[in-house]
Amino acid sequence: MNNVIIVAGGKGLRMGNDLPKQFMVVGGKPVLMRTIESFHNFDKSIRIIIALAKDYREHWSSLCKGYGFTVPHEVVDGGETRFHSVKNALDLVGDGLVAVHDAVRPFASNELLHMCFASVKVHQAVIPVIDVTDSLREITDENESKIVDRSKFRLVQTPQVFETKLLKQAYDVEFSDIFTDDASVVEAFGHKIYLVEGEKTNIKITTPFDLQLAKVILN
Ligand SMILES: Nc1ccn([C@@H]2O[C@H](COP(=O)(O)OP(=O)(O)OP(=O)(O)O)[C@@H](O)[C@H]2O)c(=O)n1
Ligand SMILES: C[C@](O)(CO)[C@H](O)COP(=O)(O)O
Repeated sequence: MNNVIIVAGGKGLRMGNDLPKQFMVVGGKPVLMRTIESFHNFDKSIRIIIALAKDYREHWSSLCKGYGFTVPHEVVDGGETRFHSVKNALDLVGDGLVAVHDAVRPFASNELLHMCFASVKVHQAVIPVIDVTDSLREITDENESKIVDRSKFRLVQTPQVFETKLLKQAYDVEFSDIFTDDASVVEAFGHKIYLVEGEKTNIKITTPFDLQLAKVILN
């Protein structure tokens, strides 16, 4: 069975808006609804689990009523960090495959989801990445930096897709600051991460500029 954990428990501090960005409306619909729909359109039987901060459960229910949103999903409490939100949701995930996806990445295409879920059957742990197209420098000291070989780096996206058993084992660990995504947790557990080609349009809506970009992507 396919499962997806959509992490929507953040506060959106970098967006600087009172309402967290996952509830903001882009092209006539809240971002989180777009994200849920992308997985439902990919697989009508996928189990969708949303990690939401307790304070926003009621807000989400009223949004669903207001927009007549009926895609089936379950809600768990968000945690202190993204790692903790995933950990809470994992309790509900059944056997098979599980994707973890940022609520604020509403534009992952059907093709990308197909590729990630197909590759994971072979590689157990799959993430989408894109090339770095600017020059890249490493900050070495205050006012000091040096050029690095950009061909050795990739920008990491979600969905990050795993065999459920592997992800659950990997997440049975204390939180560490190096855990910025699910691949970092699985890698620390000792499993290799397989990379597939991501999409430039699969942006993470993080700042007000990204909201403008989202509107351009929709047009
Ligand atoms: N405690 C947290 C923190 C983040 N997230 C989710 O993880 C995803 C990626 O995080 P990010 O873009 O950093 O979102 P925020 O934490 O909300 O943003 P900021 O860091 O600007 O506050 C988002 O969908 C966010 O809702 C989560 O589920 N639980
Ligand atoms: C998971 C992620 O989107 C992969 O690029 C990213 O690590 C999330 O980082 P954030 O600081 O929590 O937005």
